[in-house]
Amino acid sequence: MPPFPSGLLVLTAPLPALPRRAAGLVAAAAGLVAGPLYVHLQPGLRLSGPAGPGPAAPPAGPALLRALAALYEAAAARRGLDLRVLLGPGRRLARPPRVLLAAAAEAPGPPEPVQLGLQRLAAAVYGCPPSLPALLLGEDTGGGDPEGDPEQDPDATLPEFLDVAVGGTFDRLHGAHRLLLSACCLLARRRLLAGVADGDLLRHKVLPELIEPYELRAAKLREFLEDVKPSLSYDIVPLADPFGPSVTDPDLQCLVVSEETRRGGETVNRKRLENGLPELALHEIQLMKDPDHQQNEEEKISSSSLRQRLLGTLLQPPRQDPALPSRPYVIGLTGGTGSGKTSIAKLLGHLGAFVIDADKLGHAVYVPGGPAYEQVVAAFGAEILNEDGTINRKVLGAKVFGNQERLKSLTDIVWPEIARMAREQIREADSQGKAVCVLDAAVLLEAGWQDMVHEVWTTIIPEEEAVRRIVARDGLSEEAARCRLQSQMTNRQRVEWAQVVLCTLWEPDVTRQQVQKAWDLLQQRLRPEPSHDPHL
Ligand SMILES: CC(=O)SCCNC(=O)CCNC(=O)[C@H](O)C(C)(C)COP(=O)(O)OP(=O)(O)OC[C@H]1O[C@@H](n2cnc3c(N)ncnc32)[C@H](O)[C@@H]1OP(=O)(O)O
Repeated sequence: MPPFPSGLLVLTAPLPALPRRAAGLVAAAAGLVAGPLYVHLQPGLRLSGPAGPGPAAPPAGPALLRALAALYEAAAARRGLDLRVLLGPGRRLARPPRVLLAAAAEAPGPPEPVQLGLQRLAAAVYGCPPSLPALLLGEDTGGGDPEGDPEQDPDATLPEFLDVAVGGTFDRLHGAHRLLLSACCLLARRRLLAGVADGDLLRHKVLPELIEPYELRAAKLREFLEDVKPSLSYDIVPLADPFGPSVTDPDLQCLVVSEETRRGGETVNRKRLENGLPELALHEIQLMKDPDHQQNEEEKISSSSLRQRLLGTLLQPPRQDPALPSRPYVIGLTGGTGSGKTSIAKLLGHLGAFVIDADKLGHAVYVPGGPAYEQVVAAFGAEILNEDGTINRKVLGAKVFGNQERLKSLTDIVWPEIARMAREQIREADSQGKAVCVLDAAVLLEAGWQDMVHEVWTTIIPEEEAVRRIVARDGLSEEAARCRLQSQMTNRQRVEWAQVVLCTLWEPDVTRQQVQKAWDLLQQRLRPEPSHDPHL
């Protein structure tokens, strides 16, 4: 873990050299700062020089945009380091820096005057306490042209507008968002209107259940923007349709788009004309490539890929319940019907887990002579019986799925019995020396069995895909399949409880990789902490 929670890096070299140096600088800073890492750009400033007004902030031109793109891309390659390049003027930052950094290559000579200069600047511009530690970074400078792109016009500047608009989902604010928002800050002189997709607009996104709640996305967006350019006023509004106030706000002058959203921008302009409003200037920003993109992920940096990478990882700390025996470690695997839970349970079994199938235990409790047989027949009548006296599960299923009251009478009878059998099986896993036991139970959360397990893992799948699978697999009608789904919790409700989320929407190999990742991370969690006793 890097030693400092937050830091301020001051860079003073000419901007055209920054793209070549960004990766080395960000890598060196990321070793010291967990994030946020603020960057103050002031080309031409001599940190070791006398105090007093230094050179002005860099002009809002192509050289600055290229430098920003390189810095944010470098941060994306550092697993999403929270980088915030400050576009001034300064003020107290949301997460005050705990360390000050400068590039050793930009400050030759003895370090002390540079360190003093750093402390002076941080105190004067950002109100930092004067005694913050100040360090000089060594950097791997890489190859390339130190003067940058010769085609670049050093005097070009971006246009300026009073009020600018931008829209997006802004989930897990990544490098491409930061670049887009920085461009907005450079273009706007008075106000930025940021529309944040919400509600129905999220329904067709990849893994919508893992999208951060609107309030969190809006709060992170505001914090980033107010840090980066505190002089602007920010309107952050939820978008219930793709256009929001961009088609009705008379003060707007410019809409910032990417290649992907340019056509949406053109539609905004058509709607504005229909509404008797002037068209907006469309300012297009290049999409940023994702240095880490993998099979089944988009090439550009995208929130969807970031969400896919969360699959299999620990999303919230496991429950600590002293009443639960520590061995075996029990994973409650749940997931809606048709979500691929069974295939994941099998993969976990191959990896060494002891798997308990609660559906099978459920069937065992009402075989004739089983602990729930008499009660179930008494509750649902002889019409659920086959000729040989066994319970016809299809008939019983048709009675209970889609009817909450009847389903509850059934589960009130069978869940306590299934739970008892599951506990027996967990003890059996322990006696076999199994370290991990997977309790595969479709309605684990509905049954309140969280207290039987150390972690909840859930499989999720979009409803339409679940319906397709159930119809193909079980020969049910689409309506009956939907009835089953409606008897269960939603994906989002399951995700709220889950330590780990898995999704079987893609190729089987992708599922296998997710499960392997989840298993490997679990093994790390289960490994005993190294002892700090120096004698051991
Ligand atoms: C806490 C638990 O998860 S215990 C395991 C789940 N079992 C129960 O809740 C017991 C009540 N259910 C039953 O007895 C049976 O499911 C019946 C009789 C209603 C239907 O039996 P069958 O037609 O053989 O269907 P089966 O048991 O395979 O279940 C069909 C699907 O409905 C799901 N399901 C089972 N019980 C329930 C329930 N109480 N609520 C919602 N969905 C359920 C199953 O998980 C299965 O989904 P899958 O696609 O993940 O395999």
